[in-house]
Amino acid sequence: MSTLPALWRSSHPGPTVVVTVLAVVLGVSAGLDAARLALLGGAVFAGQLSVGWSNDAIDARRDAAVGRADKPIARGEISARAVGVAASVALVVALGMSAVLGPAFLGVHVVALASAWSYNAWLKRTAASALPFAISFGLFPSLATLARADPLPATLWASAAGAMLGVAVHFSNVLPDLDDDAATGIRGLPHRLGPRTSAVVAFVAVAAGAIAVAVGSVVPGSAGAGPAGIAPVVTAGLVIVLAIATAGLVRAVRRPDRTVFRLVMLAALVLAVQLAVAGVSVAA
Ligand SMILES: CC(C)=CCC/C(C)=C/CC/C(C)=C/COP(=O)(O)OP(=O)(O)O
Repeated sequence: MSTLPALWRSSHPGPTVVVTVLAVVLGVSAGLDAARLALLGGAVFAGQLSVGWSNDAIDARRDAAVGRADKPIARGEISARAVGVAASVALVVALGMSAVLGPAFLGVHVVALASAWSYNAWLKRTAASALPFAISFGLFPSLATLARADPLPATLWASAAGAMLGVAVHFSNVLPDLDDDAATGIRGLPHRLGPRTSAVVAFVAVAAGAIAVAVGSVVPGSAGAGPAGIAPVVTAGLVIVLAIATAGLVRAVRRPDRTVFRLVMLAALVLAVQLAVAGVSVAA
């Protein structure tokens, strides 16, 4: 049966898995117990599935028009209707699991998901295309801290880093699709700026996110400051992220493609691991 593999490939599986792992890592950092960690991971995973599936269902006609080989709907492996139904079911599951974690978590996850769905349905075609990424990923660290029994928003530093990462993900993700998007009338902010400028924006954003986390978790007296001993760990993470960003910039100037997107995702993972290993609470 090929429906399930097609459905999985239609969900944007790479970003879905990476964002879920990031949520769980931040949840560990925020001190969640096993039950809350499982609920956080499940809610974020279902939410990401709903965002990925709704994106492909909404884009189905455009993807078919340009013969997107990476899109199961455009390849005729699954119908847009089936993927749309899966998106709705996943959204209901995400909201149900979020409700168990409490009203604050539910409210913030609703805003993050509404922002992501608004990108799929409308904003991706406009100059404000980066805004939903900044909003959803800016709220993302707070999902981990609001899942606690004593819910708290994330620190300003963690939220700023999340927003920067979101912007970086957007600017790198569209790079390989610029020609296809131009053919179907999609003109988001990266399309207006062009591939090289977009790649530069992506890596400047990811580096700024790394610096925000490092400063926020090390500077004495800042809301996210941890014990002095964490400084070397945080600094090492920052150096790794900056090295990945530099490699990405070199690659982007030569050929801004999907490898650039993967390097940004790698940098995002290093940041999250850096937080968890350092034991820095991202709660305000
Ligand atoms: C925390 C949280 C809810 C975060 C999600 C934020 C967000 C805006 C996600 C959108 C992800 C997505 C499906 C991008 C594909 O865009 P595309 O259509 O430009 O690319 P494609 O043509 O390759 O599918």
